[in-house]
Amino acid sequence: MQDYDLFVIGAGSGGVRCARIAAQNGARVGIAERRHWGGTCVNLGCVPKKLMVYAAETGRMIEDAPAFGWDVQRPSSFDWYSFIAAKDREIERLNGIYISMLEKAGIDLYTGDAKLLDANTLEIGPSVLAPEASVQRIRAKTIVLATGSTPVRLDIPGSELAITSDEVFHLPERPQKVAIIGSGYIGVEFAGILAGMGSQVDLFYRQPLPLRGFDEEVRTHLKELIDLHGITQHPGISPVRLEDIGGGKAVRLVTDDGASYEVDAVIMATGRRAAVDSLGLEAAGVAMEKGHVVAGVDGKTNVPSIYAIGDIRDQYNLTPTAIAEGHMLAEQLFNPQGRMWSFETLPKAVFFSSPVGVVGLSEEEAAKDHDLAIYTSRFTPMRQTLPKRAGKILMKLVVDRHSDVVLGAHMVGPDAPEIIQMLAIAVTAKLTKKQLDQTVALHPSTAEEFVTMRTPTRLVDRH
Ligand SMILES: Cc1cc2nc3c(=O)[nH]c(=O)nc-3n(C[C@H](O)[C@H](O)[C@H](O)COP(=O)(O)OP(=O)(O)OC[C@H]3O[C@@H](n4cnc5c(N)ncnc54)[C@H](O)[C@@H]3O)c2cc1C
Ligand SMILES: NC(=O)c1ccc[n+]([C@@H]2O[C@H](COP(=O)([O-])OP(=O)(O)OC[C@H]3O[C@@H](n4cnc5c(N)ncnc54)[C@H](O)[C@@H]3O)[C@@H](O)[C@H]2O)c1
Repeated sequence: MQDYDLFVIGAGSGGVRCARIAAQNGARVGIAERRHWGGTCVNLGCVPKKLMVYAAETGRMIEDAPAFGWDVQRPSSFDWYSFIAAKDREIERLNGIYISMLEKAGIDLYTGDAKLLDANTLEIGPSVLAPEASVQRIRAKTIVLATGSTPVRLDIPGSELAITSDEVFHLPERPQKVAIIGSGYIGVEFAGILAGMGSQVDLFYRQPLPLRGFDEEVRTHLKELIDLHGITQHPGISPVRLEDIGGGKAVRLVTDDGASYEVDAVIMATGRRAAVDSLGLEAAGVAMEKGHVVAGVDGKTNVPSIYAIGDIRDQYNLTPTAIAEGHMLAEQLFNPQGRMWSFETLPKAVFFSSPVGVVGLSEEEAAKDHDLAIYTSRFTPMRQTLPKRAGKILMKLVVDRHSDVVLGAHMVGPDAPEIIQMLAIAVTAKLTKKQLDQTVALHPSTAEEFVTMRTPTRLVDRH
């Protein structure tokens, strides 16, 4: 006899969805969480980050207000403490919603640190959220590993003086001067947030352009906009050590070009790794590769009773993909007629002050297999005209020249994530440029430019 049909370790984006769909389909389900219900996205990721983006954006709207006739009190100031308190209240509300949603679905909730003892047995012990919890042993026919990921710090002297995104959300005060290392999603987003709130931000990265892996033209355009947002960029520069110069309140960052910078905080935004420490993977015989659990998008590991979804697989590392994997797995196990997602045309956004939204292939990826027609448009959004705010929008379509199918859509500028989410439907449906052109524009909008780009900017032959 097993205690559960399905037991999920980790109540984040993937785990919660998997547990809920399994329970809805009649399975007896348990779930363990050691730190925060709702996981990274709700507590230390997407949600608090987006609230911070809104806070920074509000500051810019106040600056622009006089240009639209508003008499606002100036100079305005930003109260970090009251914002963080408001953000925390909202997160607490969401934690409650997650707990009640799971309970209403008839799922047993365990607060504590779970570890595998073998392929069907696990133990739940005390954790930060439940320090007094007594150890419980549980058996399950199927176990789902959904423990997510955790920030990685660079291996340099003094790296313990740096903070990561986990700590930024709870800093007692906003750093006046901050150095951010890494220009991936987190580095770029926090550069925008903190600069928008009034901090002096220095952004260090190894490559000539930020956002490695994105379309080159998008990266070039973004680099210009990062400058316009008052952030000092240090491309091609790596940190070599950090020194404490103020009893933990000030840090000196020394870089590989011999320069040094004195700041209130250094944020390492240098990637994340799967959260597998003390999970008992060896005891259960679960295979790992380069620090993450080896599993396909169907969640199957090398152990038939154990599945892995979300960041622990280190493939897509986004909330909607973790949710989709959790949902598909639950249906595959308990209702095989279920819903499928297409991961080929994954929309992505970087919530910088001028946000990036992309779906499908970059020009460089597409040119490996296709002859291309590239359509681009750069223009100043109407909202910026009266306040005379600099910074152009970039919109770009990557089209197969022979089939006319739109392979990729890219945008940098206000509302890019919202616009690209909708265009992702067209790219997923493999619509052609002609079909985009048949769509009547909605005027005046920014998005209309995606259906009014008539002439290719350039033709690119496959490499
Ligand atoms: C700063 C930041 C911003 C982000 N912004 C976005 C965004 O805008 N959009 C987006 O799509 N994605 C974003 N992400 C990524 C997104 O948060 C993750 O991809 C997503 O949360 C992964 O879901 P998951 O279910 O795999 O893991 P998680 O959400 O990390 O959940 C795993 C849970 O497992 C728990 N756990 C771990 N080990 C154990 C154990 N042994 N026992 C019990 N519980 C355990 C953890 O406490 C955690 O709650 C962001 C991430 C960060 C860090
Ligand atoms: N908007 C979103 O959807 C969103 C937001 C935040 C995070 N996320 C997810 O979380 C993941 C983690 O975010 P992240 O920004 O930490 O990772 P990332 O992989 O996007 O960026 C890591 C950065 O660290 C740099 N780096 C790595 N090793 C280094 C070294 N030794 N020296 C100097 N620089 C080094 C990389 O060059 C890169 O700039 C992302 O990949 C993404 O999937 C998504």
